[in-house]
Amino acid sequence: MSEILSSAQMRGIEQQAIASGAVAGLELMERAGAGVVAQIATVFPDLPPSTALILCGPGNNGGDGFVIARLLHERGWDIDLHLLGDPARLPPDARSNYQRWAAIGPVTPWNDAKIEDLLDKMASGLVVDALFGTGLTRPMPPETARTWHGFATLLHRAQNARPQVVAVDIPSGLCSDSGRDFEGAFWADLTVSFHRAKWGHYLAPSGPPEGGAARCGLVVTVDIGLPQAPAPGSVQLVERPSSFLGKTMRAHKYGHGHALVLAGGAGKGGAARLAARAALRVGAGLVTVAASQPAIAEHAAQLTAIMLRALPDGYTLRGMLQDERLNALCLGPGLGAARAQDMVPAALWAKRATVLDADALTAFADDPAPYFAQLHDKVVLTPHLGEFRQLFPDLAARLAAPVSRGPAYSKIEAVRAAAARAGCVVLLKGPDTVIADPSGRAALHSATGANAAPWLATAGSGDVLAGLACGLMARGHSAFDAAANAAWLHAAAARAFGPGLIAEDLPEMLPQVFRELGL
Ligand SMILES: NC(=O)C1=CN([C@@H]2O[C@H](COP(=O)(O)OP(=O)(O)OC[C@H]3O[C@@H](n4cnc5c(N)ncnc54)[C@H](OP(=O)(O)O)[C@@H]3O)[C@@H](O)[C@H]2O)[C@@H](O)CC1
Ligand SMILES: Nc1ncnc2c1ncn2[C@@H]1O[C@H](COP(=O)(O)OP(=O)(O)O)[C@@H](O)[C@H]1O
Ligand SMILES: [K+]
Repeated sequence: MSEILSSAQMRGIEQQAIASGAVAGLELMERAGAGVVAQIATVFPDLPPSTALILCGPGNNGGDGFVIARLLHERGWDIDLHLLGDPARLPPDARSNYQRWAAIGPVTPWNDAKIEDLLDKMASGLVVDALFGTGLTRPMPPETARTWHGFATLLHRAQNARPQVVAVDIPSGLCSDSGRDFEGAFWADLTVSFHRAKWGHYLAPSGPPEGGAARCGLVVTVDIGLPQAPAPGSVQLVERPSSFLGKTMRAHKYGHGHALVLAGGAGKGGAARLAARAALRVGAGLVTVAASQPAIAEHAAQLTAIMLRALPDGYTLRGMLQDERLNALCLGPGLGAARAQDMVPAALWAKRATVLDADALTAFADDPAPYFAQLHDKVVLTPHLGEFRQLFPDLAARLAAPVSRGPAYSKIEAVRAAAARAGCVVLLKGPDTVIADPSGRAALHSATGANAAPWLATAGSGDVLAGLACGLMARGHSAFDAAANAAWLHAAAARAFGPGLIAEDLPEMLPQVFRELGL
């Protein structure tokens, strides 16, 4: 896992390093610009020097642009540099680099019509977007957004005859905390960020307009010599499973836990069976499906390694949970609202590791306060956005509100607030899956860019995710780790299968995913 930062955290780290005398702002800017130029050479090794259109803004992002212009010029590029704003009002480090560049080549004052014309004619080379970075807190000037929109449309049409677009720190117009588009944000083939990636690089607010991850292209982070100590309250990007997933020679099946997946009525058992299969494949030692009596025959015809019990009501569940070996529970997939209302309090009473999904979330949406009061630190809630909206309508409304000023409210803040209110781990699903616990610990799993897993948008894939988290908790993972690892395994399984994926395929891809992890 690596850490990702908010703009305020990044500013704090920079300011502290500069104030302590460890490094000068000008030095940071030089390393930032050099980092971008080095990444251009690495990511586009076959791109010969030609014309680089460099768009500089009025703040330090523009300052990076002047450094990039100078360094690309040294490498033989023709630079066509345009500055939005008054050079006299540039912040000091940016002004120094403006002056260094102005001694080498011209600075053209910003003119949207002219830039639009230039962009229209560019069939190769580079466009460097150094207009706005982490300091942007309001929409770009509307003409600039319009100019870019015209160019972006053109580029999409001319895939093979167009320049490469490189964003400095973040595509201009994006909120680096939320990934929201302030309006008319740029997009890039390559985004080079500094020190750490920002939340907005990986969050994927759904459109229109699409934000963050959809606009950044390849995100690369370069070291600019800032202290490496983790920032307080930073968010972890889930890049690999964080806990041991193998099985050791000495452990027997009970050493890997016994997961209990509750199912609902007759004809509604598929979702619970998907969850149970996922729990078994992820390595739980034993998995039992507990169904209502009328559904037993149906399950019996479908289940083999998974055991089956009849479970009429919550009272019986309390009795069943006297068996301490049943150490992780999954309630929700296909459970039905009435059965959820009966079973969930009984499950929570037992204080076991518990995943609550689907009906075990929505059945309590009318009056969530007493439900939240029963939740505890071994519980994971796994809502999609619609279920989240039902349980946390105010937080969902803040997320959906139109954005005019930044930093905009982000999915990370919403899930942190939800976890604090619910008193348990909350995993909010999506191409950007955010996990948080009540202490504010948070992680983001991004199924975007090279990690995209769009075939997960298929009925039942959420049931598999719930089963994975339950199976991992049966194996001893904490609620937070189980949620984060489940999100990673879920997307890895989807990518391993590829197009045509349906939910049943996901558990069956785990052996391949585990082999690739070296288990
Ligand atoms: N600090 C460091 O050590 C390092 C920083 N680095 C770099 O600095 C970047 C952050 O720089 P930043 O904080 O100066 O803000 P930036 O993203 O350039 O934009 C803010 C500017 O835009 C202006 N503005 C906003 N909206 C506007 C509008 N609609 N129309 C017109 N103007 C508008 C806004 O004006 P104001 O709000 O003040 O009126 C302000 O001037 C960061 O992303 C990284 O690239 C690296 O060099 C590494 C070392
Ligand atoms: N476009 C997508 N990219 C990545 N993951 C996705 C995408 N669409 C859905 N998912 C994932 O698929 C799962 C769908 O869960 P859910 O909406 O509960 O579906 P269901 O109720 O049918 O099981 C979630 O884990 C979600 O993160
Ligand atoms: K930028």
